[in-house]
Amino acid sequence: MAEPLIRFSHVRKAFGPKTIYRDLNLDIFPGETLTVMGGSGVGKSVMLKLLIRLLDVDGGSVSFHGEEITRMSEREIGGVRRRIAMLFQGGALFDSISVGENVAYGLREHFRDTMSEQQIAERVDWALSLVGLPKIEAMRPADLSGGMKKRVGLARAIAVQPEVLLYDEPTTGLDPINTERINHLIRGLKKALNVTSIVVTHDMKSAFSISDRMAMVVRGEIIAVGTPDDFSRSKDPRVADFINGTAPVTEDVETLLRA
Ligand SMILES: Nc1ncnc2c1ncn2[C@@H]1O[C@H](COP(=O)(O)OP(=O)(O)OP(=O)(O)O)[C@@H](O)[C@H]1O
Repeated sequence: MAEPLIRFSHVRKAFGPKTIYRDLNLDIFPGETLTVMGGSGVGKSVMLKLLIRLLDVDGGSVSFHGEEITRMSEREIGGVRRRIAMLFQGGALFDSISVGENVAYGLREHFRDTMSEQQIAERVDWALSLVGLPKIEAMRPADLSGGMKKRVGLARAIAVQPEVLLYDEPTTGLDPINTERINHLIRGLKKALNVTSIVVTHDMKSAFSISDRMAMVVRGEIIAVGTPDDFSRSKDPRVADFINGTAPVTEDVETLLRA
């Protein structure tokens, strides 16, 4: 098997008395789409944030291309954030600037000295076309539907041509048609850009339609990693309950309080 592109190894993370990860171990390989699943509040978004150092680990190691992220300087982590782009929940667009400026945002942040205005405009056009929204640069985020906002957020993430895309709940709040549109885009971008993706989602249908592999987080650890087929055949009741959407009868009070 190829070397992992990203490796979480024995990661620990707590907020005050609340332990989120006691021993997180996960490898992500180049070019794959890996979906992270788990109940509300288990720490799926925290995992993405640890990777780009929006949060710091308490212990353990996080590496990208074999380089230790937890010990990088601010300048080095800036370089990683250019190569690992995050699509935040809801698209997280700035309402006060145009769609075009929103998509150009990361380009201005990371390539200010190397890209001309013309190149930036061309890249914005390229990214908006890839998400199926060409020529809407002049529109305002307030004029877009929820599905369009997510796609513009995705255009902003891909504009920097990252190696890795992190999707935080990309289909939450969307109707079935827009959900399928986003799933289709995630699959298409993987093919078109050969990008590695980590997707956090509650949406099982989405997870099964986009994933090469899936990982499930329960109480501070990954309890299962495998292909969608492995997951659908899993005998682990925690996995089966989750993917079938049935209330876990084994769930204890601690888990309920954490939700
Ligand atoms: N910066 C922070 N400070 C304190 N607590 C935090 C912080 N970020 C996250 N948490 C807590 O960590 C836990 C995990 O949060 P996270 O957002 O990763 O959950 P999640 O698994 O993505 O859940 P959901 O599916 O509901 O979005 C939550 O209880 C949250 O309140």
